[in-house]
Amino acid sequence: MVTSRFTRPKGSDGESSPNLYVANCGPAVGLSFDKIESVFSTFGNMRGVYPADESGTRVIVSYLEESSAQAALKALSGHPCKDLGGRVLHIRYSILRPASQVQVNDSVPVYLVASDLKIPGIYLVHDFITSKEEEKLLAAVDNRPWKRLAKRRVQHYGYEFLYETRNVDTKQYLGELPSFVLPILEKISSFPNFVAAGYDTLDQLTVNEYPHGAGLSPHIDTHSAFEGLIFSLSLAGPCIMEFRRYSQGTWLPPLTTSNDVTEEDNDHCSNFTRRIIFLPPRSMLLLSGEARYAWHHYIPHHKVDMVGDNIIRRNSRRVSFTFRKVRAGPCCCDYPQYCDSQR
Ligand SMILES: O=C(O)CCC(=O)C(=O)O
Ligand SMILES: [Fe+2]
Repeated sequence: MVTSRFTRPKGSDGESSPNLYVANCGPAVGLSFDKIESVFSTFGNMRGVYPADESGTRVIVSYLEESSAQAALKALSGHPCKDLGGRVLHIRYSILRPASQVQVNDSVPVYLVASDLKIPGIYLVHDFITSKEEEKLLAAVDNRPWKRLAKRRVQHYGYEFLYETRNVDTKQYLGELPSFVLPILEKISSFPNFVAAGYDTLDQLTVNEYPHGAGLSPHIDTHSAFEGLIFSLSLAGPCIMEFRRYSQGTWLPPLTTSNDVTEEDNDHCSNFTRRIIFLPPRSMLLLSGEARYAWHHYIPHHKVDMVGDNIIRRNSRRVSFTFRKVRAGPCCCDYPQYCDSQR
């Protein structure tokens, strides 16, 4: 992912510079870098336009001359810009960070195929369902009540999932999974790597609805809560999912976050291996074995994702159906450092 060497100035004015930090502008609000460059280049010769961060709504406009930046700031900041869709741009001078402060984290490729991740136990099936089936599933959950969390909405079936303890309330059986997911369960039972041995039916479903750009904190689904296979169906919009293997065992954000990610909370522990996959709508992800027990999964809080050279804009929402089986006894997995049953 992109980490710019230019930052937002801390003070109210910022010192004059040939580089501008422009907010409310970028591919996530429908303005391509070419379009932005065509407008800003009327004020002088440009070095280029770059993403300021991963939001897709903030860019750095870099000129050869300071005077060009001054002219552009004066003309374009704070009022609607008719050549840029009437948007009101918020522009300040930008400063160049010393190279030593630039995070070198933009070299992780985003894979389309699970086997490229080289994480044992991850499988991704594209087009697991048809667009018609997707529409039906979305209509079905939109007819049911949502529970609002800080940054997304959820529905639970089978058993309630408690975000405070990251576990299920096994005493509160909510009944069988709803009939609208039966065709999905049917297909899952013929999943290429569905190992039936000792594994009955999936009995817990969490439906997550992420609004545009929302993500999910890095986490491992609690070992003691769920068995070893986790199926997650993506609907309505794409996202990327990052997998992290922390060298010091588990790392968890504070328990009150409902797994709602904040930009600050995800880099406290920098000692981890990262792999990233693109999840298109209608794809089914299976986490099993090492992938399920030892790797954190994480959906970054982005409005756009860079997939190779392509800028993929997140949709107005993404809805996922996560199917799991509630565990009856303690977990005896081979990864005790990540296992709440074995700590
Ligand atoms: O939205 C997703 O695909 C993943 C959801 C998830 O990880 C969870 O509910 O534990
Ligand atoms: Fe999860």
